[in-house]
Amino acid sequence: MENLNKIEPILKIQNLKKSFGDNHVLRGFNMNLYEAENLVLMGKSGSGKSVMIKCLVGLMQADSGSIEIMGKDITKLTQKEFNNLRTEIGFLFQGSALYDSMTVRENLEFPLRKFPEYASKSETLVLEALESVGLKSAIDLMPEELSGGMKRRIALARAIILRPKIIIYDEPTTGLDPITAKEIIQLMKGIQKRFKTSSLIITHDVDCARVISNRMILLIDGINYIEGTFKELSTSTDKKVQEFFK
Ligand SMILES: Nc1ncnc2c1ncn2[C@@H]1O[C@H](COP(=O)(O)OP(=O)(O)OP(=O)(O)O)[C@@H](O)[C@H]1O
Repeated sequence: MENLNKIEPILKIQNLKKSFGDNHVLRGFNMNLYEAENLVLMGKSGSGKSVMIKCLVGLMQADSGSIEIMGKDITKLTQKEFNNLRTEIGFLFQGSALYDSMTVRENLEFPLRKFPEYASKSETLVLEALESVGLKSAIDLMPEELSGGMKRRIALARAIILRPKIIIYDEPTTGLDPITAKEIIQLMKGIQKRFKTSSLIITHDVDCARVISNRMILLIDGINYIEGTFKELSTSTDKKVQEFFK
C-alpha cells in the first residue's frame, strides 16, 4: 500500500458536490480506491454516504465533480456502457436485501439474468459463489429459513457472482451479534484475498474498521475530512475525528 500516489486508482471521485436546496451534503468530496485494498468510509448518520454511493451507481446525479471507475468517467458513458461497467461492482446492501419469494439459488441467479452469456455457466457460478461463503447446502432454502448471518452470507455470494473488481459493503455487520459479525468480517477478508477485489466498506462499526481496513476516510462536513490507517485516525487529536472512536 506504499506510494499510492503513483498508482492509478480503480475508483476515483473528485470534488463531488451535491446539495438539496440549502442542504449542502457533499461539498467537494474526494476518494480514491486502489486495487486490492479495503477502504473503510465512516461518516455520521446523514453525512452523505448514501448520497455519494447513489451518485457512484448512477441512481442520483451529482451537481458537479467527477467519478471515474476503472479509468472511465461515468458521466460520459452511454447507458449500455454504464450498465456493463456496473457489473464490475458488487453490492452488499444494508439488511442483505434478498428476495423473500425466491430460493437462494434464484436469488443468486437474479443478477445473471440480464446477461445471456452467463446462461450456460449459471449453475457453476451459483455453486462457486455459495462455496465461497460456505453455504452450498443452503441452495434450495427460502430466505425465511435462514438466520441473519446466513442471509448476509448469501447476499455476499450474490454480490460476488459476477466476479466484480469492486465490492461496496453498506453496513455489513449492522444487526448481527458480535460473533456473527466477526465471521462476516473474516469472510469479507477471505473473499478479498481470493478474488483480489477492492472493497469500499461503509460502516459505523469501529471493530469492523479496525480488523478490515487498510485505509480509512472520514466523511465530515461534506468532505473527505481525514484519511489514514486505523491507527493514525484512532489516535488523532482532532476532536471531530476522536468522536468516531469513543
Ligand atoms: N432525495 C433526497 N432529497 C432531499 N434530501 C436528501 C435526499 N437524499 C438524501 N438527502 C439528504 O442528504 C443528507 C445525507 O443523507 P444520506 O442518506 O446520504 O446520509 P448517510 O450518511 O447515508 O446516513 P446513514 O448513516 O443514516 O445511512 C441528509 O440530510 C438527507 O436528508
